[in-house]
Amino acid sequence: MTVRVKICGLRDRAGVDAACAAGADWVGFVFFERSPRHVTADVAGRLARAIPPDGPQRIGLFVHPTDDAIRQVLDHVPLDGLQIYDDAARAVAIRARFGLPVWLAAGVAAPADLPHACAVDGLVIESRPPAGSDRPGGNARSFDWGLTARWQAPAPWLLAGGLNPGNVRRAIRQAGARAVDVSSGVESAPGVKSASLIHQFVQAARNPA
Ligand SMILES: O=C(O)c1ccccc1N[C@@H]1O[C@H](COP(=O)(O)O)[C@@H](O)[C@H]1O
Repeated sequence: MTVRVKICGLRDRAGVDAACAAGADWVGFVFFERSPRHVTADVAGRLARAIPPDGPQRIGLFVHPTDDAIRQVLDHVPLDGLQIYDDAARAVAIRARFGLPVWLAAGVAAPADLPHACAVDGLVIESRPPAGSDRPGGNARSFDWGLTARWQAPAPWLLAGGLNPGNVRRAIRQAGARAVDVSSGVESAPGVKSASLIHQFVQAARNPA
């Protein structure tokens, strides 16, 4: 089984090139101003257009977005999918409105938090933000990976939250994940991606020991 990999929070050409060279399946652009990984539509548009057709798919990450906010980004950025932090009904409405695949993010801490129905295209299963955090993800925080091992997932899903090159193999094994998503764990400082860590992460995820 080949594990699929998303590298999220790219902000410059070096990060995009590193994700492409490492063979990532998806790259993510964060359109949430409070994030250290926030990019403007202008910058993301240039980066997204630099990705070759056989390169990773381009995912836009939005937190409680208005339709106008998504439209303004899509006017500048060629995206292949949307990662949404909002409730399920809003994610379904966004999917209908924009005609793009939508992944809904779900923060989990206990078995009851795992979704058992899904009306969008995928789920990003990640940790709950720590108390006081001003963002719902990208907090370098993991959850008990055993939670998903017994879960009957209602849709394709990615494991996220606190992953890094040193723990991703164990996380995949314990969680039973077939796709992983990372941001903080491949950075040398918040918002600064490391080409070396991106390479190590993809290698580790693709070669479970
Ligand atoms: O990366 C961010 O800053 C961010 C902001 C708001 C919502 C989600 C965000 N990132 C996503 O969170 C998970 C886990 O990230 P990490 O690896 O723990 O840093 C991942 O899906 C990121 O795309």
